[in-house]
Amino acid sequence: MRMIQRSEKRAQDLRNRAFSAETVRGMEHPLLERGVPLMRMAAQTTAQEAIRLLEKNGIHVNEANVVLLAGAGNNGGDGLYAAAALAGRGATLTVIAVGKSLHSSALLACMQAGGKVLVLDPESRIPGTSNGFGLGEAGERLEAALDIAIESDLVIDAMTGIGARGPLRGLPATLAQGFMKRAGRTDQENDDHTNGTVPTGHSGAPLVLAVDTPSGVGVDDGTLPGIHVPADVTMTFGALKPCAMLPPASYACGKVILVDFGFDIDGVTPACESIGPHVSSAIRLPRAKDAKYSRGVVGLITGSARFPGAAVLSSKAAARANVGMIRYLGPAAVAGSVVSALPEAVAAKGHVQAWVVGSGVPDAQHAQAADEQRTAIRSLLGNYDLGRDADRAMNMPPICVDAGALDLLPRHVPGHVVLTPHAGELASLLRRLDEDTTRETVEDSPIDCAARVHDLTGATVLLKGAVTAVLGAAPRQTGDDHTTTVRICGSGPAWLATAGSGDVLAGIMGALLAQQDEGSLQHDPEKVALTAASAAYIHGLAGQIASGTTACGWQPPFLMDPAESILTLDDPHAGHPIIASDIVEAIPEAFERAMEQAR
Ligand SMILES: NC(=O)C1=CN([C@@H]2O[C@H](COP(=O)(O)OP(=O)(O)OC[C@H]3O[C@@H](n4cnc5c(N)ncnc54)[C@H](OP(=O)(O)O)[C@@H]3O)[C@@H](O)[C@H]2O)[C@H](O)CC1
Ligand SMILES: [K+]
Repeated sequence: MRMIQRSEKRAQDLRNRAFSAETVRGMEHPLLERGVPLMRMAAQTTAQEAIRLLEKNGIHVNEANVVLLAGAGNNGGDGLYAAAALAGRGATLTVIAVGKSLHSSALLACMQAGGKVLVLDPESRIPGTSNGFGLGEAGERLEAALDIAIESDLVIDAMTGIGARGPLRGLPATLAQGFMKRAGRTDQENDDHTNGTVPTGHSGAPLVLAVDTPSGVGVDDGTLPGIHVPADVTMTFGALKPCAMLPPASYACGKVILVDFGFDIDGVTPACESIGPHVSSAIRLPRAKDAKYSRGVVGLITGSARFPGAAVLSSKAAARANVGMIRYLGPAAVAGSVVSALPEAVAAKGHVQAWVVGSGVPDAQHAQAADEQRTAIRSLLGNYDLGRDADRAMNMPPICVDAGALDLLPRHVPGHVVLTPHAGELASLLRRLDEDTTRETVEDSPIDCAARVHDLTGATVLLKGAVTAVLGAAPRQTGDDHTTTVRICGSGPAWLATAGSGDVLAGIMGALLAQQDEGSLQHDPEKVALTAASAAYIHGLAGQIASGTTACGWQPPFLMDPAESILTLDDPHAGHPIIASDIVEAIPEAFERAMEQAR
């Protein structure tokens, strides 16, 4: 099999961009026309990974019980050829056919290698298998299939790939439901172990290897529209699909291995992209003639008598994040805490290049009638109201609107207003915009909900989560649907979920916004989105450094060539607990690493 010639840039693009199923088909097409054996390449690499995964769990392939869940499409074909290769290496193989047919030559390969086939659909027509059984027997077959699957060492999920339409239905859905129940696997389990830290061999249940995509996920939108089969490892082919990048589907993919088929991805618009490779472009290196003002000044209206710590954390984080100065504006007692924790802070009004408002400030529900901080923020945010004075709004410095300030946002604002809600806050925002939304809706469809807030308000929306999504202005994709390229950042480890962590992010955000050339963000909302996502990335990286782990919400996939032999994939260190102040301490090193990654 041929080796792929791959530049650094290509590797980076492949690992950090995901393409819609339709775009992937478009990229497959010329290779298939040239007779490149894509299915064999997919199968061979899948078999290799299956062997590695089994061995990592102490099972040699020739003593392994392998079950293939095979659909009627080409995804099933990939799985059948891979399973045939495993049977050829001595594995005991059962193919469970969930559709009315199976890829015929791949099935033949499986049978010749000694695989048994268990057909579930009474209406199926599959050569070499018994057809024409009744509904009663179909029920028995389903039970038998579940027994075999649950007792196996490895389940290869090849029911559906990029040909999946809507929630899993019919026999694939019933089988997935039964399997998940018997395996005692919950969505929560995969949520708990995002793709940097997937456990294998959990609680005696079989390992699950997904072919191209886990069956049941929303391939293009990253949702989980119904029952699905979470995987320990997903082998994906040619290019990443959005489900391998966007939450919550990305959590169901486990560790992702991308097989480079040699697609021509140059100039092809991705559906979503990870910010990782672009972070250094948001960092302004100090210049010889710089003074503190030219490096950027951040103004903060954060913290409150109730949460003075938020003022300290956001100020310290901003001060550590490569700016010349920070100005803290808030109640005298809180300003006193800030200056004693950070003598570098200036507690006086003056010119700023970016604002941070709202962290640690009570929202409307929790505030006293005349809250000093809310009054100041309301008056500042009024300047960003496009409905009041568009020129003025366009000329205001960029601003990060966090936590308690979110409910003070004017209805229409420019893109250099960056919102940093978590799921609950985004749901409240949507309700304020007259959309009937709950926190659960946001967790189920984070990208859609964040896009909705962006569309309704014009603000750049950074929705915080294990995988943070940024929805802002971006080059519109071709086609009629006008979807926006979604930027994601998954650099944060789970340890980052700790009190004050959001205040630190807001501080970094203010600093990154402030260090861009003055006036450059107001007319370049795409740059705002890149800058906002970069702040989340640096925050996550600081969390990794502080907690001593590289396990995080989203890792770029491992790249594998079709001609390559088995990879060694090391699991990351688990790391250790941290407090928000530890994240602040690690910010400078995070900047250094982000710049090194760009070299
Ligand atoms: N093109 C190539 O040569 C390569 C493709 N590769 C692999 O192929 C799949 C895509 O294959 P495709 O046949 O287009 O589609 P799938 O196999 O993914 O899915 C079609 C089958 O799935 C059933 N289906 C669809 N939606 C559902 C659903 N919601 N619930 C249950 N079943 C569903 C569908 O059944 P119908 O009744 O709708 O006909 C089909 O049976 C790709 O993902 C790769 O794995 C390789 O990359 C090699 C090159
Ligand atoms: K699959």
